[in-house]
Amino acid sequence: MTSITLTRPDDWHLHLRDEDALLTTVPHTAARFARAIVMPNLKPPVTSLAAAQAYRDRILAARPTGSDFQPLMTLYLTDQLQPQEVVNAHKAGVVTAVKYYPAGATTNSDSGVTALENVFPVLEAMADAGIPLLVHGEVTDDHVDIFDREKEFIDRVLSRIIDRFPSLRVVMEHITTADAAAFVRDAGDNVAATLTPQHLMYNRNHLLVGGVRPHLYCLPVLKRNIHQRALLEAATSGHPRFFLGTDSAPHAQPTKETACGCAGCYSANAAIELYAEIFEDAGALDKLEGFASFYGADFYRLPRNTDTITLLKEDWTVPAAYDYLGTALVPLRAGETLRWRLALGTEAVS
Ligand SMILES: NC(=O)N[C@@H](CC(=O)O)C(=O)O
Ligand SMILES: [Zn+2]
Ligand SMILES: [Zn+2]
Repeated sequence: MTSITLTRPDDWHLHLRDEDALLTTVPHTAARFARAIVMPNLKPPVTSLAAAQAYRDRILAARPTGSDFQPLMTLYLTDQLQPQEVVNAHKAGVVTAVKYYPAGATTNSDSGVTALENVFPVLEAMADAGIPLLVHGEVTDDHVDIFDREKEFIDRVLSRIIDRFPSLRVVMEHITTADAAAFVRDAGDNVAATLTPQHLMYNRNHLLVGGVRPHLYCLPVLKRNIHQRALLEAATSGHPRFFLGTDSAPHAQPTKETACGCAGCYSANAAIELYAEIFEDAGALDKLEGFASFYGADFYRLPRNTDTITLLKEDWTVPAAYDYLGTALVPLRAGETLRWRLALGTEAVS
């Protein structure tokens, strides 16, 4: 096979950051994806309709000329967020979903939820209004080992949410364990998961054997190879509740390559190309379009895209770094060769 043409994909979990960072991040995503669910973990977080609207406008202004990329905005769930704010933001057509970060779980999550009961009224309003809840699924208790935090979250938090609000649609973001994949598969039609390229390509040996690789450090942290295999199995199974969410999360090089490095991998510059390689290696290229272009839209009850992108089987080298906020941004697979290249508009005529 020398090329693949896919219905244009969407990214259901993305960090674009803000202000000048958008000049780097938005063109990368807009070249590949029609839509993206934009995470609200800015400083300060996006917690109101007005803030979401203003952030959306800044993203739109950073699109390359002629791009019709659509950012789908989210609100950041805090103990204080009012149900009415969420319902209004959704009714106004500005906000698509609400993001739950347990306080302290990950980058910019200090304002997150401190106890599940605090957000029951919001979750109830969301269930009634049909607004999806997106979760960073890790507990934060000091005594829980970092490798067990996702499983504990499922047992202690996610199960409770789903039992109490059976009609609420929930996306477990960036799943990293066989436990999460099994939980989502066995759950009802209201529970789905996104999978990142890094959790499909790597396990914790890649992160730690032969020296620590700060650019592979993200949260939830990479797990053992048996989990990586289970995630690959889920992504390539054709199951409609597993779909694409890159979790592309830029951090400037000096904040990654330091004594206490930030969590997050940047993949927006080559996201669909990475997934194509992953699916091809798994012998499942025929499952890529459902995962990348159909199942997310279906779960969110949005129309599927109608235009296409083309990938050419042609080696190219991922840049060592991109310009970012006056410093550098090191992407996933920096300096390495990828097998699929995104065709430019003029090359894509089939
Ligand atoms: N995944 C990460 O390691 N980091 C994300 C936050 C998140 O998605 O948890 C970020 O915003 O940098
Ligand atoms: Zn997260
Ligand atoms: Zn994320």
